[in-house]
Amino acid sequence: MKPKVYIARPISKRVEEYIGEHCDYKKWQGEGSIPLDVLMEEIKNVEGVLVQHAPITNELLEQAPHLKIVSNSAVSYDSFDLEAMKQYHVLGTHTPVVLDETVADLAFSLMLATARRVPELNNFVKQGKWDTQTKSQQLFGVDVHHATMGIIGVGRIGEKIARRAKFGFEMDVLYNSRTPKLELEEKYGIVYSELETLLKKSDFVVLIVPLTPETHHLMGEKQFKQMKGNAILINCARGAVVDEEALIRALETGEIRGAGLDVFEQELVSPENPLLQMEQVVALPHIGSATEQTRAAMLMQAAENLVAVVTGGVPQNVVKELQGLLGKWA
Ligand SMILES: NC(=O)C1=CN([C@@H]2O[C@H](COP(=O)(O)OP(=O)(O)OC[C@H]3O[C@@H](n4cnc5c(N)ncnc54)[C@H](OP(=O)(O)O)[C@@H]3O)[C@@H](O)[C@H]2O)C=CC1
Ligand SMILES: O=CC(=O)O
Repeated sequence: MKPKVYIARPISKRVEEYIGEHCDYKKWQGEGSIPLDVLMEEIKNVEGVLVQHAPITNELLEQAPHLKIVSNSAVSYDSFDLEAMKQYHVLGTHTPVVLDETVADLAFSLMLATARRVPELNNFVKQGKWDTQTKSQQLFGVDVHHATMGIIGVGRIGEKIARRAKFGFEMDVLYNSRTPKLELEEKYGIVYSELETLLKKSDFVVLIVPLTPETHHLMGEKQFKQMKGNAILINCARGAVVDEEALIRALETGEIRGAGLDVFEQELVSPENPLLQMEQVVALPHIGSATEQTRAAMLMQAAENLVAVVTGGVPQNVVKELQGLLGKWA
C-alpha cells in the first residue's frame, strides 16, 4: 500500500504525477490558502503534508499522529513551531538554493524601481502628466551603480545579491551577520560591518535575514535614525524584521528617502496601510521567488523531500534545527 500524503497547495501536473507514483494523495482544491481547520482535518491520517508557509503548530501536530514530515515549498520556515515538531518527531524540510538567484533579482528590481522611481513615473506618463511644463528635475532619482550597499544577512541569497552589487553595479558592499564570512569577503571584496556603521554608511540597506526572535524588529526607530537621509531600505526578508510603525514615521519625517518592500508585518497587507499611500514606497505582494521556473523547481524539490520521507528514504533539505530527528526515519 502506498503511504498517504496531503498536498495543501496547488501544484503542477508534473509534480502531482511524481507524487502519485509513490503516494496515495489528496489535495486542496479550494481557492487561495487552505483554511487551518481544513488542513487540521485533512492531515489526521496522513504521513506527510506539502505546504507553503502554513503555520505548523502544536495544536495541529496533536491531531496528526501518523505525520512524519511537513515539506514546505519555501526556504523560510518561521511558520514552523520547531519545538513542537521535535516533540512530535515530525521532520520539516524546505527548498533552499533553487530560489537564490530569483530572489536576488527581485531585490535589485526593488532597488532600481525605488531609486529611479519607476512605478511613480510610469503612472506619471500613463496619466498624461508628462507635458511641456514638466521640469527635468521633477523626474530625478538617485544612482544605484557605484553607491554603497549594506546587506543584513549574507547567506545563500545575500551572497547572490552581493555578487550582483559588486560585479554588475560596481557598488561598495558592507555586510552584517552574526559570524564573519571570510570566504565571501575574499571572493567578492565585501566588508564586515557592525550594524550601526553599516546603517550610517549605506545608500541602500538590504534585509535578507530569516525572521527569528533575534531579528524581529531588527530595524526600529533607533536604526532608522542611524541611516543616511538619502538612504533606501529594501526588505525582501520578512515584514516583522522591520518595525513598520517606525518605518512609516521615518518615511513621513524624511529620515530616509524611500523603501522597496516585498514583505509586510501583516500579510495580506491592508489597503489602509499608510505605506501604500506613499510615492517613495514601492510595494510588492511577496513575490521574491515567484517566477514560473523557480516556483516549479521549488515544488519539485518539496515533492522529493516529501516522497523521500514517507517511502523510508532520506530527504535532502531538512531544516537545520530538526536534523537530529533524521535517524528516526532513515
Ligand atoms: N521575499 C521573498 O519572497 C523571500 C524571502 N526570503 C527570506 O530570506 C531569508 C534568507 O534566506 P537564505 O539566504 O536562504 O537564508 P540563509 O540561512 O542562507 O542566510 C541567512 C543569513 O542571515 C544571517 N543571520 C541570521 N541571523 C542574523 C542576525 N540576527 N543578524 C544578522 N544576520 C543574521 C545568517 O548568518 P549568521 O548565522 O552568521 O548570522 C545567514 O548568513 C529567508 O529566511 C526568508 O525569510 C527568502 C526567499 C524568498
Ligand atoms: O518567502 C519565501 C520563502 O521561500 O521563504
